[in-house]
Amino acid sequence: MKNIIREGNPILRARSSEMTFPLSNDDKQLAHDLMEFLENSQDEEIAEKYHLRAGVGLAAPQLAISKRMTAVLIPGPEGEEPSLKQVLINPTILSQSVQVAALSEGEGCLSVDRDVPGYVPRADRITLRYFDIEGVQHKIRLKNYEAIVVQHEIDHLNGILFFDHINNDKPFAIPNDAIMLE
Ligand SMILES: O=CN(O)CCNC(=O)c1cccc(Cl)c1Cl
Ligand code: NI
Repeated sequence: MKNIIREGNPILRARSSEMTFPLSNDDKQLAHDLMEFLENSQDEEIAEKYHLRAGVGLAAPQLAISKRMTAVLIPGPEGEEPSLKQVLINPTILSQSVQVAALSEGEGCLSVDRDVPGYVPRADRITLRYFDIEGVQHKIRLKNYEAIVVQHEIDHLNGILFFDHINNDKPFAIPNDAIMLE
């Protein structure tokens, strides 16, 4: 299984580099590796066999590759298609809601080997621009859990980790009109 770097490695705190098209074969392999890791981590048997923590997103810097590429794989309802399965290259948040949302369970990160309790306030809705591995530009709107996961991943491309957003004095303080997602 791919080696995921942990906090303390400066790559996780760097701004990663824009990618150029056409992608090299290595970069296409990287896109595949990111998505494959997520699929494996969500497969009970494989995750068990390789002791993988499940992930719904993975960013290239977590594999020590400082490039602006991330994969997201958000399962849909049992036995249905994923609600979001995409490799995002040079993703940019074009606009975002004032409305704040946070996961009631907080967030976790494969590059952070510890629980960091607290709410991670993020935009509830985003308009995202990204390029796919063929270099085709897409603009999509995401909300709630999908928007939260994509923001967690884009943070990785900018050297930000989820706990940077947690209020250290009052980790469970959150705007009273924030949407709390189960
Ligand atoms: O950057 C990706 N990871 O670190 C993979 C492991 N974490 C998750 O899957 C995860 C867990 C909870 C909330 C969010 Cl938003 C995410 Cl993303
Ligand atoms: Ni992470």
